[in-house]
Amino acid sequence: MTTPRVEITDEGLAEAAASLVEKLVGDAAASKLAGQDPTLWGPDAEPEASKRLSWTLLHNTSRPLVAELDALRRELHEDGVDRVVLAGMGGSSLAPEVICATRSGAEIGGAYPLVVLDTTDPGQVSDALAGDLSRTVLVVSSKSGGTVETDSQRRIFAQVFEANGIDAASRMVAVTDPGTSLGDLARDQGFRRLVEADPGVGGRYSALTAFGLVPSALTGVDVGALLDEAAEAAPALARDAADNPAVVLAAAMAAAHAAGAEKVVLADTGSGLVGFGNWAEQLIAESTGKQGTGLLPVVVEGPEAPGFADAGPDATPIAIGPAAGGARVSVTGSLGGQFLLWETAVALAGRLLGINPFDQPDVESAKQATRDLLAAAGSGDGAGTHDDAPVLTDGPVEVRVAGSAEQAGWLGSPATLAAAIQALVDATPEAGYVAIQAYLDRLDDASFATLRPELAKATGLQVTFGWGPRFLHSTGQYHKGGHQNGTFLQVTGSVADDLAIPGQPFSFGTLEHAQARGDAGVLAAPKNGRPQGDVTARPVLRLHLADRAAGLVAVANAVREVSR
Ligand SMILES: O=P(O)(O)OC[C@H]1O[C@H](O)[C@H](O)[C@@H](O)[C@@H]1O
Repeated sequence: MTTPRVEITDEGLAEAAASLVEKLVGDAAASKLAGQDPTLWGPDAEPEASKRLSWTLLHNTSRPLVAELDALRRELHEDGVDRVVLAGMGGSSLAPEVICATRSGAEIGGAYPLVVLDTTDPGQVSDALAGDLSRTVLVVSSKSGGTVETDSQRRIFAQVFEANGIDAASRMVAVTDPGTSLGDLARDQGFRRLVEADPGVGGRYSALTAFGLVPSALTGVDVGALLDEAAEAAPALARDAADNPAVVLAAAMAAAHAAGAEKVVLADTGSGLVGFGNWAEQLIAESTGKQGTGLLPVVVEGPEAPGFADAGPDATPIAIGPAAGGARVSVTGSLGGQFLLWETAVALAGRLLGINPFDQPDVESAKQATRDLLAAAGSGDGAGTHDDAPVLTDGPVEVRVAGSAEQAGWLGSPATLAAAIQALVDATPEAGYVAIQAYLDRLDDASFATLRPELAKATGLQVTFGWGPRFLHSTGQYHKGGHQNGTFLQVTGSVADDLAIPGQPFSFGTLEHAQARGDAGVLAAPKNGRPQGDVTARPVLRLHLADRAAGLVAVANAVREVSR
């Protein structure tokens, strides 16, 4: 095992961080955090913080789950059930995906023994349903129990299990907080198991709770070893010392932020962990991106990717793994150790930034906008189909904007797709960022992710990439609550075979589209800390691909024409 280590390789940053290290050590912040002191973030944050700090001791308190989950895995195996599908969003799926991918030795983007369903894309849902259901268990994970994506996935799996002559309840394992509607349902319907999670831990800090451990253990991961890794790291992370790696990481991020580098660019440099940046992304963005401040995580393809080695003064390249390729900070350690390290560092950075790292005040707005659109669609088929008229259609791509004509004034009158993307790039402030948001199938349409490095290379701007609706539960908070210097390139695609959601008046395709439209509307609206009447902020360009494959080619070609 390797205990976590954080090294600031940039001299100037190390110097700037030193005084913040001293401050955290002087305040005994690390030991107070390990002792679950809710006063660390000021009186306004205290009520929330006092319900959200149990994660500091999960390496002890989650121990009883190890034997329990091993027994459940054996029981399922005896029944011939060994394919694990996980329905869950954000904090309820990001950690188990990293755990299962890492422990199976998968390449980034490679195959690992957990099907993660964190989408409403009908094609991706159909593919998960097309696996061998006779061997499948569905883990339904939701802390709140009320997340629409997760509920919809559960509904369709139940229907398809039954249609195949399989008792659905016997193939469902629920993970949720005590007292939720999902817990009631699991009890009423007699699910194979209901595992109640520790309610004293927020979603994005829940890697080592039942949310991280249940799906992982069911695929055969040794979750006891994961807890051992966190336990090994814990003492160093609780010490009020200048070499506490969490203190150093928090100080580095906050010092960089104070100097104008509010973005942290994360590249894996050979950590041995798979996809860790996607988990850290939610932790950093949702915890810090609020009140017009925060740290924007930019997860890149590797140390050679645009935005990392060539990062400007607005961004800090952080290596997950040994220092390489222009990294200013390097973070190494075991998986369990790094979970606890980053959680501790982000909580401490929250103190230095003066925000409450445990709330997500702007996430609800996109959910509400989606509900409004679905309700307006009445009996259900309208939200996806009755969209505004496109501003222009270029080959397979329909181009739209969000917001009023006045709010969309930045667009001008582009004649081509490339001109529209150029207008978005031109509307991006100096040292701002572009967020690409693709409401597509992240497996079948995986190549859309290449748009991130292409656009970053073409513009020199920091560019993030998120799959919708997954990113709404991760970076979505930052986009609305963090530094207001982003512009947004939303991509939606035609749906070949839509899927009804049993018991709901809307389909997966309609829901996916309503989520995209709803969030675009919220982004374009002059709200959330910005002065009313500020009509120019948050440009949102919406691209709808009448044909996904041809659309990708068209968008990629257009991006190559863009410059800055
Ligand atoms: O686990 P759930 O209650 O279903 O929540 C899933 C996700 O929902 C919201 O978007 C929160 O902002 C996330 O932090 C959370 O992880």
